[in-house]
Amino acid sequence: MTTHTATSKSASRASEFWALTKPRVTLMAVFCAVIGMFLAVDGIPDWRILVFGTVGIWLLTGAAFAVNCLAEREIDARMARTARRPMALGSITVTQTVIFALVIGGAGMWILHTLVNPLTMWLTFVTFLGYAIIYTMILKPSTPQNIVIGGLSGAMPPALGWAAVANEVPMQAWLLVMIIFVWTPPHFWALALYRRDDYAKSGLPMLPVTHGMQFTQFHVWLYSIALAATTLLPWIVRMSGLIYLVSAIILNAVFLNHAWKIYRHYTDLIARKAFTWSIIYLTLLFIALLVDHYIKL
Ligand code: HEM
Ligand SMILES: CC(C)=CCC/C(C)=C/CC/C(C)=C/COP(=O)(O)OP(=O)(O)O
Repeated sequence: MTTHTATSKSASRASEFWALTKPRVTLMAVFCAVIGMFLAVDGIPDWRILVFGTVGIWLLTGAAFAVNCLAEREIDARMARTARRPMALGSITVTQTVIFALVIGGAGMWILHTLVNPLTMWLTFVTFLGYAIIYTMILKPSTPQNIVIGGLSGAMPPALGWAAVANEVPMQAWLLVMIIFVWTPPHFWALALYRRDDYAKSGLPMLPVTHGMQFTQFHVWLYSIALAATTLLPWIVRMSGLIYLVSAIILNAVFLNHAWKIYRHYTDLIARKAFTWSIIYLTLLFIALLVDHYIKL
């Protein structure tokens, strides 16, 4: 009985630390990094780089989110969506989070430096600082353009994966970064539109709160057009072929349809669906890049 209780206590502790790393967003970032790894070579990348690169980037991304949960614990406690995070609830202490972030972040840096390459470690570390310090602590509380500028760190994973395999970051990798960079504003503002009351309570200067719904809806539409154009670049520079092109056109048609509805026929349900679609869209677009890389039509 006692052993049972002890086991379930440590399992729930572990799940709290797991939650600190915002696991689903981390998974998506790591997924984009892994696609970057595959696109960096013609054949299959060295399995050691695949494994250690993935683990290292995963750990540093998790550490970045843990620092974010620490810095924002009071804000998180004010919003319905985030109020159940362990730091907002106070079920994990500040010291525990600092140690956790140091341990997993340090392990990630060590793995990337010794088992992958120093370039990947430094790029991932700069990305960590960009998200955990520049975005979370400086931009997010001070400007509604926070996510546009801060989105650059979220967009970095494909470049990190590419660097792990090729030990350089060529133009093709930066194209993938640009795609995520332009995708981020409609992704986030769709959510911020239907969660505007939460953001108003949080005190964060998010666009629907500072500039109103109509202005934000219009910007979702504008960025979605820019996104459709940006996603054509891999085909234009001959990095990707027909499979990618056709997939991108279909995915963009659906994205633009969501964005148009947000702009002209707004309801919270439409914004909610657009947000969900933004995640499916990015996943499928990156899968299309991967498939196209190996099957040339
Ligand atoms: C500054 C940039 C970004 C901001 C402000 C942002 C914001 C958010 C927020 C607030 C959520 C939570 C939605 C909810 O709880 O209902 C979310 C979910 C998500 N975001 Fe982003 N995001 C950004 C960039 C990214 C990037 C670059 C990726 C992928 C690489 C990404 C992938 C995801 C995924 C997969 C989810 C769903 C997570 C879940 O279901 O819990 N986001 N995003
Ligand atoms: C080291 C490394 C690769 C870091 C990259 C981190 C990364 C993928 C950042 C993406 C940005 C993101 C998900 C912000 C979430 O917004 P938020 O934190 O404002 O969301 P919240 O309102 O849920 O707290």
